[in-house]
Amino acid sequence: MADDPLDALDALIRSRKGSDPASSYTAQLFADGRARIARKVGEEAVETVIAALGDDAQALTGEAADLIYHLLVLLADAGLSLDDVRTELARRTGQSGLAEKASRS
Ligand SMILES: N=c1c2ncn([C@@H]3O[C@H](COP(=O)(O)OP(=O)(O)OP(=O)(O)O)[C@@H](O)[C@H]3O)c2ncn1[C@@H]1O[C@H](COP(=O)(O)O)[C@@H](O)[C@H]1O
Repeated sequence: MADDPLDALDALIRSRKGSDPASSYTAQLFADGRARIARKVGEEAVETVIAALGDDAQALTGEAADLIYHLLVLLADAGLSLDDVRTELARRTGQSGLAEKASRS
């Protein structure tokens, strides 16, 4: 699905592994390691929540984009891609969230 901008971003992020941190923010994150990337995901998640409680759709969109970008970097650092998440979401298709929750207890 190379036409999808999200897939293109995911592929670009994964291609940054091992790149020069001086020329790429993504490469910098990979060089800093999993804990730093995970912290960034947490920060961006909090910023997304704060934006959601406000009344600025553009701010929320921007924070959501930051969150998704950092989440893709975290997945890539763990050797995973957007396709892995897509597969998991597809597996869940047709099962209501309530049924899934009940199946866990
Ligand atoms: N989509 C993004 C993207 N979203 C957010 N960010 C960066 O994430 C950071 C957000 O962090 P903060 O708002 O917390 O700001 P900050 O204080 O500067 O961040 P830190 O110093 O804490 O890391 C900013 O530096 C943004 O530039 C992104 N950096 C890169 N991309 C895309 O990733 C691709 C590869 O980028 P490079 O690896 O830099 O070439 C490109 O297509 C970019 O468009």
